[in-house]
Amino acid sequence: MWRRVASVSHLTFAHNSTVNKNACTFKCWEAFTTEIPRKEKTTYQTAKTPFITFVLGGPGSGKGTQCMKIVENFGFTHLSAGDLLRREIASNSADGIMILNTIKEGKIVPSELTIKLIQKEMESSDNYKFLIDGFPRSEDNRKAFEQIFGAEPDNVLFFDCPEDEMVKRVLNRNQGRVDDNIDTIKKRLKVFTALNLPVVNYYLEKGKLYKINGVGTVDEIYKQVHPVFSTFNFENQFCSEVLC
Ligand SMILES: Nc1ncnc2c1ncn2[C@@H]1O[C@H](COP(=O)(O)OP(=O)(O)OP(=O)(O)O)[C@@H](O)[C@H]1O
Ligand SMILES: O=c1ccn([C@@H]2O[C@H](COP(=O)(O)O)[C@@H](O)[C@H]2O)c(=O)[nH]1
Ligand SMILES: [Mg+2]
Repeated sequence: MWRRVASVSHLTFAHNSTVNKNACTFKCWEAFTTEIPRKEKTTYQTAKTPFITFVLGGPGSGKGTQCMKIVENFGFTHLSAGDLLRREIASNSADGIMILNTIKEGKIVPSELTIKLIQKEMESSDNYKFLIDGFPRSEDNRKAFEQIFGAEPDNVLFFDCPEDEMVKRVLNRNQGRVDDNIDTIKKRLKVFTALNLPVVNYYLEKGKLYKINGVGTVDEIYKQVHPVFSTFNFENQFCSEVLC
């Protein structure tokens, strides 16, 4: 049982943020066909503010696996920062080689680049609930996200898993990832401890962190995850702004 029941924050992007107007593409259309004085029929567009969950944890801690279950149960859109970067490599984009070398070294891609990819996905989505998996990786990532989006995540999941278990899982993953080898894993673990754990602690201090024991079967772990979302009333995620 969780001791703290999280409340739904009315997260709104900063007004001077480049994403602000587009953020309101997270919308649902409601047609009110009942009679309204002086207007035969009025259509209101009400916007839903994005609900953002950061999903953190070391390499192989099970972030992607648990995200799939959250998607199935709560209708989130899953944005894995690592997948978005790998897609950039595969598309032979101008940044592809730099991203590939960074991933091979287990280092962190410049914040602006990763955020641009995340932002593009969010803006082109009809959904308003997002799991951002494997980001922010560092305090620099976190601060850049908050500055660009003008917003903080609604909540943060942290999958806490011992290193030996993470190494075992990554080495058994067999998805052909260039960073799933023992040399890169050691580097990723060092980067995780040095740069990602401070982000975890930041959200712990802010009271936004849900620490999940990442050891056990997928279903046992998901039993801890489910209540985090079932306490939220997503239907309350409306903007007060009426757009038209
Ligand atoms: N609870 C579990 N028990 C055993 N194996 C698991 C468990 N959860 C996930 N796995 C397996 O471990 C591997 C890593 O899981 P997953 O890809 O979800 O981790 P991740 O945190 O997203 O890792 P990365 O940060 O490297 O992307 C996968 O092969 C997955 O099937
Ligand atoms: O925000 C991010 C996310 C990922 N990276 C790089 O990608 C790899 C793989 O990420 P996974 O989350 O394990 O799929 C990671 O080791 C980093 O090199 C990043 O730079 N920034
Ligand atoms: Mg993953």
